[in-house]
Amino acid sequence: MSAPDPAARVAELRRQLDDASYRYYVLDDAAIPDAEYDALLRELEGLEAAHPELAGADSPTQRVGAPPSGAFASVTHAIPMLSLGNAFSDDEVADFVQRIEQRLERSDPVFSVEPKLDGLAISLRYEDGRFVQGATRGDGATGEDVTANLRTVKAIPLALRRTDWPAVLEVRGEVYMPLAGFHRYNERMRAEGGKPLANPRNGAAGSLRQLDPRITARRPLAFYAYAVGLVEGAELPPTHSATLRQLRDWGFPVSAESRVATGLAGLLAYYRDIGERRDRLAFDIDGVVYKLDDYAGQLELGFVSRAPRWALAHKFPAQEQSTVLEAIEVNIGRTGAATPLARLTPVQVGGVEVSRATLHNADQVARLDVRVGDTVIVRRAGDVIPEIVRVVPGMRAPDAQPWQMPTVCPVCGSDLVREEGGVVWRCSGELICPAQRKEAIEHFASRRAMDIDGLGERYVEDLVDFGYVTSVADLYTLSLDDLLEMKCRGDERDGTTPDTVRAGKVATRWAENLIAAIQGSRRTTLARYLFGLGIQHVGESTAKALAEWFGDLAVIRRLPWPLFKRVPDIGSEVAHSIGQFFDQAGNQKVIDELLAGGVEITDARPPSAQLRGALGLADLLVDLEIPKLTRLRAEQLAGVFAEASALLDAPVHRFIAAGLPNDTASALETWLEDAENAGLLARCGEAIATLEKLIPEADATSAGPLEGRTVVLTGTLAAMTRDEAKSRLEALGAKSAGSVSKKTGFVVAGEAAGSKLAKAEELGIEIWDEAKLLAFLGKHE
Ligand SMILES: NC(=O)c1ccc[n+]([C@@H]2O[C@H](COP(=O)([O-])OP(=O)(O)OC[C@H]3O[C@@H](n4cnc5c(N)ncnc54)[C@H](O)[C@@H]3O)[C@@H](O)[C@H]2O)c1
Ligand SMILES: [Zn+2]
Repeated sequence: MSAPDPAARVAELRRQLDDASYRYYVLDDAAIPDAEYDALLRELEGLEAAHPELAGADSPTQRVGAPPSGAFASVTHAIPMLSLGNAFSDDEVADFVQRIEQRLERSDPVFSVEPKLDGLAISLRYEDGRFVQGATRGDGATGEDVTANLRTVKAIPLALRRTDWPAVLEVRGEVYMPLAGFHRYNERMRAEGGKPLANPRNGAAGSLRQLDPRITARRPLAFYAYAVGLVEGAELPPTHSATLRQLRDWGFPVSAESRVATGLAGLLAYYRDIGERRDRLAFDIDGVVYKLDDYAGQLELGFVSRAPRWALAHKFPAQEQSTVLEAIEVNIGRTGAATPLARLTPVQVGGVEVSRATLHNADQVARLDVRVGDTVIVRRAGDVIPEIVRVVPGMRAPDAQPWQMPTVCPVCGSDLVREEGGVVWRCSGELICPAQRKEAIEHFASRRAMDIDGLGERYVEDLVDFGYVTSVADLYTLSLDDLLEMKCRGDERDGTTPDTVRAGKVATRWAENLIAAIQGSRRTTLARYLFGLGIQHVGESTAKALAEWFGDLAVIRRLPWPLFKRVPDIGSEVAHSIGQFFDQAGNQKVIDELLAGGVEITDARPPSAQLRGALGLADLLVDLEIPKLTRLRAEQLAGVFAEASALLDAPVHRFIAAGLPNDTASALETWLEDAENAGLLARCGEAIATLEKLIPEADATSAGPLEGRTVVLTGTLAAMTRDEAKSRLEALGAKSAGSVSKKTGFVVAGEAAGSKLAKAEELGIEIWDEAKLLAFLGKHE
């Protein structure tokens, strides 16, 4: 094996670094983490030092940033914008201080010390106190003119305060994105399915280099000043720290964390102090900057190729690192939300070992296209959970598969269901899922549900953690002894063991009260009970509506989801989630246990008579969301087929005979061929038959004032939905139809009624406006 060839390695490093710089500075889309870039750069510096013949002016070690992209006009900096030498260890800082002491022949020099915010360096030019031009650093000599974008950053003054400003003033500083704004922006993007920002530095650089200033204006950018460039027509103070105060007086934000520090000890103390507070700062910092404070000393020290000798960036451990994604797991939260979680080969990030990171949601996994085995960049900043920000390109195994959300909850095995129209997946085992247990019990006991006074969050925690309760049903088997024992264990764990007679009495009173509250909750109303079950999307008013329409838990728990849509205010999403809840055997088992435990619903009654008119086949077919089957077609079918089950084995030509166009008929046939659909339709048919038997017969003596009349509703009503009006009219004996014909008894025309109203007028059919409808309904209440 031949020894590694330094010239080849140097060439390879330069290629890699140039490529990375281009992506980082020009595309604002870094491929590798900064820490890796820094390591490569150090390796190159080492090789160039050992082999001076390999060094060259075009090496990345000699250059600042990258040339402008050409998308903006270029700006030549009157005074170049340089980079900073950097240090990763205390020893390197000691060398820096020592070099300065030797060159200046003085000990314990004074430094201005500042946080190093991670954003984008810019230069702002003011003429006669007005902001005239702003530019990026670019390659240090030439930057990009981003004046229009900078004008949208509120922290940048457009005119200077006071009047003692120089005729020309260049201010240098960093545009950055504060963490709060960054997180808010990303949360919104994730909820809307948009593209989140990889990190705040990327957010700042990408936002500022937008071609449309309106986009920049919408991004939460901030600015702080840390230096001056060209100054004409005035003297600056003799030190950097005094200049910062001057800048603040002129109206520029200057970091409140800036200090003055003396000698090596002062620098390191400052570094430690901010380092400890790094996670709590409102912005990302990647280190601190030490600058010799007096300008005379700065001038004497001068520059090396790309950085001043009088300044140093002392870096903190990097907040982004690359590692391998070993697996994607799914975490179920307290409310049942499923979050994909990355298991990683452990890696140090920001000084902490990280082996897990969030992937937020299934959409995010798809957007990043992260796959098991990929090399990924993980980011940990502040007290936020570490997250995967991107996949490192070009390192994927050829057989890596795209990831998919599992179909069942990894904790309880219930179905995982996607919220309609949302990015969230949930476990539908609300009552049995151990992950959701505490939330379920707290909700069940809450005041507007079963109202168990005294069962607060803390006791729910203890009951579950110590194993006294695994589901809401277990509450009804708790004994006084159980509660006393639990309280003892809780006190012991908290280190408070007041073993006195008085404490014993207090505990006994507490336990007795809680038992009494649990007993008292046994008799409840159906609405409270349904609300207490904690079905996703079922709030108090939906629970009330369900109770009012269906009357009895025994009925509700057996209904297939489409029938829940018969309740006027329940839409598809809610109907689905109620159906999914009752489809889980585990949830049903807990309901059985509650009944066995003596929970009694005091207001059970037959289904509402309003339901009678709402159980037609046409409505059901519409609710089933069968492709191509419009309401009109559904009504045609319902006119021929008496009930749902008759559709099940009907050959397609019978659908055509019923008046369906060929494509609709075959879409229906295809839908019915799916066993799950056929099963659902059959269940719906049976449920309708059962409901019809349960609904009390209308009083035989009064056959309903609208008996024998057909009504067509059209347009929009103000006081109620059309569905609601329809079911109320049907409760009074009317039959409803979807289109106007000679057989129509009367038409209810709301706001913006169209062709149906015209047809009714043409046929001379009786027309009711909303006022007449309301008057009629009022009279027959
Ligand atoms: N990931 C990648 O692919 C990639 C590629 C290129 C560069 N980088 C990263 O970019 C950085 C190198 O860029 P650099 O040459 O600008 O060096 P630098 O960012 O380490 O230091 C110089 C910059 O610090 C900033 N700064 C912040 N606070 C300051 C203060 N108080 N006083 C003075 N300056 C302050 C200024 O923008 C200045 O231009 C490294 O962190 C490197 O990892 C990453
Ligand atoms: Zn679950």
